[in-house]
Amino acid sequence: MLSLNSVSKSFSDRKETVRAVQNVSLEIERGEFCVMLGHSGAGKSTLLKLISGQIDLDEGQITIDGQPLSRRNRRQLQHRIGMVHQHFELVERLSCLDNVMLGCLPWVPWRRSVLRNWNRLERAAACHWLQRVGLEPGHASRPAGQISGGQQQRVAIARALIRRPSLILADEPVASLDPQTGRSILTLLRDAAHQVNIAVLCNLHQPEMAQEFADRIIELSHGKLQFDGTPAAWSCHARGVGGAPVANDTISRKGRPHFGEQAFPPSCEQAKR
Ligand SMILES: Nc1ncnc2c1ncn2[C@@H]1O[C@H](COP(=O)(O)OP(=O)(O)OP(=O)(O)O)[C@@H](O)[C@H]1O
Repeated sequence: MLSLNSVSKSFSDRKETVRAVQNVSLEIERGEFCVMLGHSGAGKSTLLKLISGQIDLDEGQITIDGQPLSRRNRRQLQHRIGMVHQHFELVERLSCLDNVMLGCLPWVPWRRSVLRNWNRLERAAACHWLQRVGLEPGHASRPAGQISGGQQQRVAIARALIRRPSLILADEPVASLDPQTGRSILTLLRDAAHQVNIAVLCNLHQPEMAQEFADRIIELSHGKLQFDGTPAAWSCHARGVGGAPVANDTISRKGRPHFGEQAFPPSCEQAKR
């Protein structure tokens, strides 16, 4: 689903060149909850920005759903990606439902989106995803700025899910939350991977949470891929047991429950047709 082939990115100013991402290759499949660890400055956010097309790579290739990411198709491929941020990035004065609908902007005519004139199917889809991320129906009409941080992150995840993305990129989604709320958010993201069959790539600073929730851990160090494997193998790697880092030691997804796509209401894109 997502494929990175020898991806590199440097930042230069007059004084120095920072090699933020160096020769990174990996593949992530739908249904996989993949956590990226690494020290501060390891290149995690840069890698997410490269995948989401926010910045251009220097070398290598990124492929999403079999299509190489380029300047020409960047906008189209971005529509297949849902973003989840550390600080939620909601419009606080708008209702939770309107915030979820912002995930559909590429498919809603400009005039209707300015007036927030959503049709019945769009409202139904937004309410469905709000409910799916664990929010009560009463939250739909509440301004996003008036709910808790954990609830805001749930709205942000609903906004990502309503796009029916192939991939969710989450940049430190629990960094602003207490550990218990953080765990509930990681549970949601893992469920999105497993139950809605989305590839999720999530930056974290908490190795213990990565071990608890991830199907697979990727570790970057100084821009390079340092480790790629199961949480159990990462634990040995982190303790210096078991020798060399494991590469491509992904676990089988066979036997994991997958709910059929038809179990969910149509996306806004489908609703428009
Ligand atoms: N726009 C930029 N211009 C110059 N240097 C940058 C830019 N963005 C990132 N860098 C540098 O690239 C390196 C990787 O940064 P990045 O933000 O990807 O790290 P990170 O692993 O996400 O760190 P953190 O966990 O602290 O967010 C750092 O040395 C950073 O200073």
